[in-house]
Amino acid sequence: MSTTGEYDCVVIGAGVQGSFAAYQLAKSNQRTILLEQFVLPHTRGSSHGQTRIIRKAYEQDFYAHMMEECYELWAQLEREAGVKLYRQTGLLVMGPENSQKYQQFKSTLQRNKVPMVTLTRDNFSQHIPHVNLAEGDGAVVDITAGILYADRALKTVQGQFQKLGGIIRDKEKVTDIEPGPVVTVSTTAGVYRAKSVVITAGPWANRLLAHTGLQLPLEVVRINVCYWKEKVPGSYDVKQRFPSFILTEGEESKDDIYGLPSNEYPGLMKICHHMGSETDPDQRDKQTDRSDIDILQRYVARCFPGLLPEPAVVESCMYTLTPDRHFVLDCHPTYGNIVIGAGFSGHGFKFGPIVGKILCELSLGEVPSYDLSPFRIRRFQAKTKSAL
Ligand SMILES: Cc1cc2nc3c(=O)[nH]c(=O)nc-3n(C[C@H](O)[C@H](O)[C@H](O)COP(=O)(O)OP(=O)(O)OC[C@H]3O[C@@H](n4cnc5c(N)ncnc54)[C@H](O)[C@@H]3O)c2cc1C
Ligand SMILES: O=C(O)[C@@H]1CCCC=N1
Repeated sequence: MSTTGEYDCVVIGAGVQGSFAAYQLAKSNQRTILLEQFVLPHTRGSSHGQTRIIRKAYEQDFYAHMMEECYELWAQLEREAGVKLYRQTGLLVMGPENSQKYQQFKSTLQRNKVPMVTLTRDNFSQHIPHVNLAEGDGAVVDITAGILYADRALKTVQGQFQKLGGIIRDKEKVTDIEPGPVVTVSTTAGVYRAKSVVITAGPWANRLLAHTGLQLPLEVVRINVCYWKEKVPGSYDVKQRFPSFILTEGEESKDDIYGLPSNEYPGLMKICHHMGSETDPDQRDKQTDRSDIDILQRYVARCFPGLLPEPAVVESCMYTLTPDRHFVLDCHPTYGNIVIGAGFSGHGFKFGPIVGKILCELSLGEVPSYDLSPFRIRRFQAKTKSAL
């Protein structure tokens, strides 16, 4: 059966960003439909899994600044829906004391007056047992950081959107977008017309953007999500107040390694490498490169003596990377009523509520609440190709 409809806005992609954009649009009294290619919930994009880190510890002030409001929006959603989405764990940031990156994390926390504790080599193991701090590394804790219950958050925001009258159509893949003052969106099940369209298609962003004559410099990589077994159950448990962590640079890799305390799978701690191997999003499971796992095994053996250095569980997820690792939050350069949220580069979940708000503002033609210059498409210049 074919469906047609007229809406104020069509949002394409029901990951964390599209779901929050749709929710914000419905809150602004916009007749909104959210289209998703797979049956919800699914594990084939970037927003699945039980947990994500939330933090203000960043190298850049603009992220720390956005997170101020974002924490409030998460708490607002928790109150509205009566569910718990955030748990404070603190975030331990470790890295070479003299490196620019580690110092930037530290100074962003200080400048933004984020409650923090600096650990010395002498008191480190008293506060953080069962972790070896590498020679020359510094350690600082962002006290306000924690974990978000990701799957639950997605279900909650989609539920709140529906309560506001929003419509979700899953198992409905968008096959064409015809730009114009009224945009026509065709799917495997019907045709929709709307004053504006928000594209939040995660790893499939460029597939959708091709219909609008635009290609962004995005790279999709598969991440092996590794869980490591505690030798003594409870050693790294969230209930023992073990923190989440980021290592900004280590002996094993120039890219971050990060971890979350044992929580979703009892006795298993999640530790991942913040980089993976390129993949086609429709062929994710054909990408079998394990070099990230090799890096992690060496790291776990060196720094987490209480974990078995062989992952007990490996799941899959994808990052959509921009060259500078900053998001794309902008209107289409030719069609102002097509709004794009893309390239969340493996750190976008925590920003969901604020990304949703910004995409809603762009879609309504309002002045965005934040300076979007780090996120504008024009920063790519020569790298942005016309697909026409
Ligand atoms: C292993 C891992 C760990 C991470 N850790 C953190 C963390 O600790 N903290 C943090 O803040 N962030 C983290 N991230 C990043 C964060 O999860 C992502 O930035 C975020 O989920 C991206 O959401 P999205 O909505 O852009 O993409 P997605 O979740 O992929 O959503 C896009 C949706 O669009 C749909 N779609 C695509 N094409 C079509 C079409 N043609 N028609 C209809 N629907 C379509 C897809 O099916 C998909 O559901 C992590 C990511 C991974 C993979
Ligand atoms: O966004 C996050 O907090 C995590 C941890 C650091 C690397 C990427 N994702």
